[in-house]
Amino acid sequence: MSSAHDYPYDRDLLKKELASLDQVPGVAKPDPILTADNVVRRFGGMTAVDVDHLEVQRGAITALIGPNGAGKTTFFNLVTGFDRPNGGSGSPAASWSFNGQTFSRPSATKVARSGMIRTFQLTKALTKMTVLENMLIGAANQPGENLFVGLVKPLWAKRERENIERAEELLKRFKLDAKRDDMAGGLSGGQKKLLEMARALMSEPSMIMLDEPMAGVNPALTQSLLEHIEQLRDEGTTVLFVEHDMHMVRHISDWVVVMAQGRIIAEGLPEDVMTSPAVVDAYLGAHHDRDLGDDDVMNTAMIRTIEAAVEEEAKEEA
Ligand SMILES: Nc1ncnc2c1ncn2[C@@H]1O[C@H](COP(=O)(O)OP(=O)(O)OP(=O)(O)O)[C@@H](O)[C@H]1O
Repeated sequence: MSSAHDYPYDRDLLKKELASLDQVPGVAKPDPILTADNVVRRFGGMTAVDVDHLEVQRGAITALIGPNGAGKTTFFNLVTGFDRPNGGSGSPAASWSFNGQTFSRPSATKVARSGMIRTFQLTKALTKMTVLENMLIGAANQPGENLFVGLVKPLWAKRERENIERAEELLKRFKLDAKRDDMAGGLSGGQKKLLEMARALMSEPSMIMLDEPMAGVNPALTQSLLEHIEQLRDEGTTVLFVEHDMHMVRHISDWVVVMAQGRIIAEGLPEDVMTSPAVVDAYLGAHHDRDLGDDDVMNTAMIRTIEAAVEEEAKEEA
C-alpha cells in the first residue's frame, strides 16, 4: 500500500492542471488514483448506477454531487466492495483500478487493504465501545489479524502500543481526546462524524471517501470538519466526498463530478460546474431562473425542499 505521504502535491500546480482539462464526463486526469469503467448496478428494473468511465485525480478533493437518488451512495458502495456490480449479459464487465490494483468484484476488506477507506452517510460508530476502542478497530495492522503475530506477545504488544499512540494522536487532532474513554454512543452527531473520519485514518489510507460528511453536523463543528478535510488533502491523501451542502462543495473541492439518474452528467471546476445549465436542470428541473453558484440557492435546506417538491410532483404525475 502506498503511503498517503508519497504524493506531496503542489496545490497550485494541481489546480493549474485541473483547470487545463476539458470539462466533460469521463475526462482523463493527469494522475488518476481511481479509474472506474462500466460500473453498472440495477435494482429490479431500475438502473441505479451506470458509469462508463470516471477518473479521480490523486491528491485532489473531488466532490460527487447530484440530486437525491442519483446513485452516489450506490457508486460508493460498489467501488468499496460493500455492493456488487451487475455485469455480463452482453455489456462489458465492471472494473476499476485503484493505485495500480485492478478490481471487479472485490470484498470490502480487500478494498480497504488496498488503501481506499470510506465513511457512511449514517455514522457507523460502534456505540457500545469506547471512543478509543472504535479507533483501534480501524487500524490496518491489528495484532489479531495475523496468526503468527497474534501468538507472539512481544510482537502484538508492540503493534498495540503503536496503534494506541496513533489513535491518541488522531483523537487529539480531531479534538476528541477528552472523550477517549467515553462510550461512542454518548457523542453528539457531529462528534460521531469526526470519530468516523479519525477511525478511517487509522490505516493511513491513500484515499478517503466521505459520504455526506456534513449531514447532522452542527454549525459549530462545520468549520473544523472542513479544515480537517483540507488538511488531509494537504498531507497528500486523496479525498472523494458525496455532499448535498453546496457551500462546502464550492469552498473545498478542487473538482466536481455530477451524477443524475445513475450517470455522470458533468465534471469540472466547482465554479464552472455549479453554474452549468445541465447541472442546474438536474437539480431544479427544466424550468429555472437560478444557478447553483448563487449562495441563496446553494443552501442545503433549500435544495432538499426543491428536491422533495420535484419528487412529490413526479409521484402525483405517476
Ligand atoms: N438496496 C436497494 N434496493 C433497491 N433500490 C435501491 C437500493 N439502494 C439504492 N436503491 C435505489 O437506487 C437509486 C440510487 O440510490 P442512491 O442512494 O445511490 O442515491 P444517492 O445519489 O446516494 O441519493 P441521496 O443523495 O438521497 O443519498 C435510488 O433510486 C434508490 O432508491
